[in-house]
Amino acid sequence: MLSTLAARASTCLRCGTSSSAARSACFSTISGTTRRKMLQVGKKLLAQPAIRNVAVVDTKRASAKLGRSTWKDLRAIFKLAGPYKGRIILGLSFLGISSSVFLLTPRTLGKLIDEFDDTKKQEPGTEDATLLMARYFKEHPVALAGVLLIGAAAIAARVYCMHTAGQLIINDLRKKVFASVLKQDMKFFDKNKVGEIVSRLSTDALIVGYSVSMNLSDGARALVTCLGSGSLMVYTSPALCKVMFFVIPIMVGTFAVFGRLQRKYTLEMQDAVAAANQVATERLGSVKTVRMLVAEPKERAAYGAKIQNIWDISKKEGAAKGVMFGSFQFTGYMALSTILFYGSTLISKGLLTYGELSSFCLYAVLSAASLSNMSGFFVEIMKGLGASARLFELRDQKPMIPLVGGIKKENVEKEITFENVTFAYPDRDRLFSNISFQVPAGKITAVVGPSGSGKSTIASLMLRLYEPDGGRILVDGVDLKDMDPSVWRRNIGTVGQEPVLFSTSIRENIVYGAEHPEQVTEAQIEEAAKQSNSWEFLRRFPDGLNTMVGEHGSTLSGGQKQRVAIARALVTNPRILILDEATSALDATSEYLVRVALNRLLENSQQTVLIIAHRLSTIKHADQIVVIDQGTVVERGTFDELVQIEDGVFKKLVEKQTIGWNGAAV
Ligand SMILES: Nc1ncnc2c1ncn2[C@@H]1O[C@H](COP(=O)(O)OP(=O)(O)OP(=O)(O)O)[C@@H](O)[C@H]1O
Repeated sequence: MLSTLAARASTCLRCGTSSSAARSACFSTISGTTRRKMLQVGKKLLAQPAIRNVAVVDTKRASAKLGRSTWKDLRAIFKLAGPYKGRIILGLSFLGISSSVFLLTPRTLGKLIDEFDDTKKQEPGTEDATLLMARYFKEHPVALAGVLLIGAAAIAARVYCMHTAGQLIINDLRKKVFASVLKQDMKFFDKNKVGEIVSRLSTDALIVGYSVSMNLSDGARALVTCLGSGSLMVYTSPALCKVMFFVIPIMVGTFAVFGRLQRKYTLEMQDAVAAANQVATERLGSVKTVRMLVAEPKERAAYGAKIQNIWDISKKEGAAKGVMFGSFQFTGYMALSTILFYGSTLISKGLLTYGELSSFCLYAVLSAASLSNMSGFFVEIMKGLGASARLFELRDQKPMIPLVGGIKKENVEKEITFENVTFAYPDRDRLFSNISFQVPAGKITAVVGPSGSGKSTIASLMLRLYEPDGGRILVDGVDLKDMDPSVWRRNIGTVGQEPVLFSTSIRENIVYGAEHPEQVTEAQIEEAAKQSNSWEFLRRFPDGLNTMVGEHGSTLSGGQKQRVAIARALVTNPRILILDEATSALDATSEYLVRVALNRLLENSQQTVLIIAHRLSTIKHADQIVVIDQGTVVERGTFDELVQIEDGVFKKLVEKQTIGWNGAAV
């Protein structure tokens, strides 16, 4: 019986909530490679040593030890409960009611038993409150049921208050961590695994929330019950308490050893589950590629290996739990047998009544269960600390590039200047050593260069997704670093190499980048769709603009996706356009129509355009072509000027493509 109650205190290690909780609740348009990287959200990330202020969150767990810093963390997790302290205090008040009822009941029942024994009648004048209650209950048994019902209702109210407080804390934590992750720099996403972060958001937030709500209430209940029943045991029979002196150290020792093991395996289990989630998120997110590459068996094996990991830990966890509960059972029954054996001898000597022995046994059961719950409380708090460490790191991470703040510059009047820009991606060699060029306002500038030379990176730098390591990017003489990034980006329409659509309707996708999507008129959407040459195919869809596009726009063709992405970039009539291979997925006719539309747009609105192009035929009419190679600008001029340069990089690129086209034509 003792051990059964002790076992109740076990924790749901899989979902990681507190003991009883576990039982009861058991860019839009970013271009080039950057776009690819972002698209792989749920794909790329991790913790390698930070270089150049790269924010890396160490998502590996280490078991928390109660050191000085842990007390600080402990305060930090209890601070989360601050906004809901009213609810928590109410829950704890209900705990006071239920504990009083259930602590006094065994003693009252003991007295009730003795009331039926005429030889054990208490001397008049020596009655205590419990005896008076026992006598009342003897006459009115329904009243006993009523008192027990009040206790049960108080438990229900406590559980409701603490459960909902826990959920509110979890919601807060998830929202804060998500908001913090969302504003991190691109470098952060280059380094951390999104799938794992999502797992932290779901699992770790749950653990932390419950550790300061349900677990707090369970711990308080255990403490009150342990102290109360311990005192009442001493009060009921000091002689029988001697037995407990042998039992308590054995039980506490068992908890200490196996509780620690349990914590270790729980943390290992959460890591293993996060790793499995990461694989599932990444692979299912790219299921088309998996299918095309016939990689299902490989993926099954990769996921299987992660599940095997979980299984290996689970076996150790199960063994530790088994031995712990076995020990409780043994110790509990030994203690109970000894109490009954020794108690009977005391009864035979007239030193104890049957009622007192019964009360004592009930208090022994209560104190054993509460001891077990208290150990569970510490296990949960340690788990909460372990989980909170990662979440707090994510929550408190400060991005190097803020989302807002700075000079609100909305347009480029004269030019955007790259001035001696140097740049390297984290853990990579320097990509740009000294890039300098101008993008004149209202003109078309094309950036060309061999694959991997950094064309898309120019766009990323212009959008301030990354910051130069050296040199400056100036907009009409104002350093991009001093400008408000959101205001700046909102004025740039970007169409990336791989258009990214969200799994919603075409209409929602088109207005996605607008500051106030609800204010975009039907006429504006239609106009953008026409300009991007999407209108023709959109009209033929039965649901038109309301057609749902599936995950990442999977129900549209590549060219259709590209055109919807162009419509999205045009709908807000941005002052700057970045087109990264924007017409690469269009057939010759569509490409021509888009170009005509874009040219018309340029003539009308004097937009500043940066085209990153591979197909050199598409940039014949650019006002300026910037050729980059080996980390620097090697040539600049118009198409006709550049093809004149003997042995020039541009000329060679054009020649190569001409041969390519000829080859393709053969
Ligand atoms: N997020 C990133 N982290 C690390 N390296 C990156 C990242 N993005 C791009 N790179 C690397 O930087 C280099 C330049 O990439 P970028 O996409 O700018 O080239 P590109 O000229 O646009 O190439 P392509 O014409 O093939 O699209 C490449 O070597 C690429 O591997």
